[in-house]
Amino acid sequence: MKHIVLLGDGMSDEKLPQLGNKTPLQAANTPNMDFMARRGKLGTARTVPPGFSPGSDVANLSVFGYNPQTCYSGRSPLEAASMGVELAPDDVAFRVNLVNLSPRGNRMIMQDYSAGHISTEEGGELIEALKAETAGDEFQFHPGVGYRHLLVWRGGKVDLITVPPHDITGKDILPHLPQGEGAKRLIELMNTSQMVFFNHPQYRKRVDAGKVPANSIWLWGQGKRPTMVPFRQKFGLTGAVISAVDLIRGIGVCAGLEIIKVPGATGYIDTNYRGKAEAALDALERHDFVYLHVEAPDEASHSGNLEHKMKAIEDFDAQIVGPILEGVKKFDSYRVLCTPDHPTPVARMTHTSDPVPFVLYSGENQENPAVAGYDEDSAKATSLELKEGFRLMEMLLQG
Ligand SMILES: O=C(O)[C@@H](CO)OP(=O)(O)O
Repeated sequence: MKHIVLLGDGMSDEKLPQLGNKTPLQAANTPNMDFMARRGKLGTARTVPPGFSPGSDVANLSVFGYNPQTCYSGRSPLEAASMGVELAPDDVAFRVNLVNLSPRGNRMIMQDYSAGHISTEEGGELIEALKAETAGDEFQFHPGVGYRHLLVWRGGKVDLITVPPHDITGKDILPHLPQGEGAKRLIELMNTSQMVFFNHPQYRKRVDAGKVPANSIWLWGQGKRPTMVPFRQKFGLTGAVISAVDLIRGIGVCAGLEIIKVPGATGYIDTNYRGKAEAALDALERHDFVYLHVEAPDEASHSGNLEHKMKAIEDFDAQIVGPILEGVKKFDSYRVLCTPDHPTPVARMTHTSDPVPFVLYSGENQENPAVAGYDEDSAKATSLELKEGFRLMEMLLQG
């Protein structure tokens, strides 16, 4: 039996007047996910337990079959695991976003949480410049993917209140700066980054090219190293993870799964969808479980770009779901689970904790014509509701 999760990050949404009061999933052309919905098991799952903020870290841990209430220790330690950065027991990892802040009157606004979706190469340049300016044992910066990077605070403070920058787009940053013991040190680092970045040649180059420059770092997602039972010990299967982003790869590393890096996988709307699907089918030749994650719908939603979100959903359906449904037919038996991790309503430009629509398809032929397709309403209309989202994995593995 082969099992595969097809995860469209942030894919579910809310009804929009500009879509005739339909959700993007309802309005998008998704023949493959609709095919699954009319034949397979359709339902909803609460991937974000009560009391947790709806981050992709918590939500994807649930879909991987891990209860966040027992294993979650912060987002950035998971990303550090993907980057091969060892954390000592008292080290604290922070996510470092390269962002664009803009002055408005006497306030400073979070203009762009991704600094114009800065490239990995350009992002790395700035992190290297910041490392040179802050060299020392206490704070260590590590380059990551795109705007997503890492700070390790050796022996640092973890009980701080920090805010994801994609939650405050267009807002005054002052009320959302880090708070708590150690916050002053973090704000000093952010101020240092502003000086380093403004004087870096890349700043002028990006401005002259009409691109959004990175003019600050933003620190959040802190935590200490996690302890996770290996997937094989927990579920008895080996497996592989395919994703462009360190968060998902890091969950895979902590779960003892093979990490497959696909050339051209960008974590954005221009990713190499086909390459990821082909890599997943290849991985299923040597593993019984594959987790294929696509970031694009979430990024489009955070940017408030409905056109990009619709395209990301349709590309996910045509270039991931379709080829996978075709490719798994070569195996004697299979189960395909298609789901978001959390909703990212494009009108809100950030995540919600609402349950997500999932569909589990195992090659059934019987069609249920009453099901309109794969969407939030159709999923809610079934009696299948998983209040503990981490139970989805049991359903995938046991049918
Ligand atoms: O990587 C990130 O910073 C966030 C926002 O884009 O992604 P996700 O919402 O999937 O955690």
